[in-house]
Amino acid sequence: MIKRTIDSPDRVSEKSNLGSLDLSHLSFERQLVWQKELTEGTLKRALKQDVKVLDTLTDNNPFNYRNKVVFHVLEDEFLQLGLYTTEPVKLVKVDNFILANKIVNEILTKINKAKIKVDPFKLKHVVFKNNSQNQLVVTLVSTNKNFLGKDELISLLETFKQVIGITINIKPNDKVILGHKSYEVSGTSELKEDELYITDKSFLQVNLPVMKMTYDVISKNITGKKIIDAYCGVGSIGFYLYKKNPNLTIDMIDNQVDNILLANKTKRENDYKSVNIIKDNSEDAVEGLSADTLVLDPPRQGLMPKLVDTILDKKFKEIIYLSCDLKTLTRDLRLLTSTYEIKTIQPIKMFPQTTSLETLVVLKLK
Ligand SMILES: C[S@@+](CC[C@H](N)C(=O)[O-])C[C@H]1O[C@@H](n2cnc3c(N)ncnc32)[C@H](O)[C@@H]1O
Repeated sequence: MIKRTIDSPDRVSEKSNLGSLDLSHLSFERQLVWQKELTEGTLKRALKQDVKVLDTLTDNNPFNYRNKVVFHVLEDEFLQLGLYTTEPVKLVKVDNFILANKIVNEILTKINKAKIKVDPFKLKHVVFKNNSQNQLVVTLVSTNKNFLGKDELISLLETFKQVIGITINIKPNDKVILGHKSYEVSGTSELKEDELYITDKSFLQVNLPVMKMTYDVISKNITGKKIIDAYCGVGSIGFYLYKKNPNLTIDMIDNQVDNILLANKTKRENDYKSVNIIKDNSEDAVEGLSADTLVLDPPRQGLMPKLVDTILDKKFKEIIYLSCDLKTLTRDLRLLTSTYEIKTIQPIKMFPQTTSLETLVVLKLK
């Protein structure tokens, strides 16, 4: 058993037992250094070459940055929302979550006090999503469209002017948080972030200021005119690049129909003529496209072997790879560096107080 005897000068508190705050005992300055050193050490070892890693990109805002929070319903007669601890894994009530938006915390406190009778085997989660203007869409995730406490909870949420919409999402099984089916029960199910449309099911980075800083770095590193934005989601990277430079031609690819519909809506409304939106797997679509710059933002699993082969074959002028998983990024870089050389490695503090890592790598054709 390991016992703590002397505290590190970088320790700022006891370690939180909430799984979502697993680095909050470390000072924020040290969290930035930790991320840089971990990225550098991991890539150096795996790639067997000296890699230069930039200082971690940050907006210096360590709290209340999340624009999406999923709270879970405790097994209780009255509605109580909380989060999971680690060791032991346990669901505990939370009235103020230090990473959530301030309005979300106000609503959370009110819900937990309201004594709304609920069936915790039907209503499982309450998801809050907000945009930069502090408008919120709240999603009630339930095994059934109807559940005890539904009307009372909706009425409570409607008292907050910031809540512009409420949806009910049907949870099909315990393996996923959200299912495919959502119903609008109040206001709108669509939230707008700048020109982008998002719904309860779409992906958007959870830290909007740092997301925009990251996209500025991507934009500055692009030298080509013809771009592929693979794994585009609702188009957050592609549209951002296009707005910065309307001379670009961009092919965006995502395999989720909902994302494609929302991306098309943004394209139509803004008349983004030179943006082409493709619903397909990136590993299939990239084969048939040509571009100077390939932007990649895959899910945790990283790139499929077929896409790696295509990238090696196609010899793009440059690749910009945004990753949320250092392990799969490392695996993919080991393969890509046979043909491409690493220009910059930029760690990004997208998730302060946590050990989750976001990394941006710029590669050039050798
Ligand atoms: C990490 S998200 C990035 C989304 C977007 N770039 C953003 O930042 O908002 C990954 C996206 O890849 C999509 N996706 C997952 N597997 C895919 C595949 N094989 N081909 C194309 N898109 C895929 C998901 O639907 C999701 O929108």
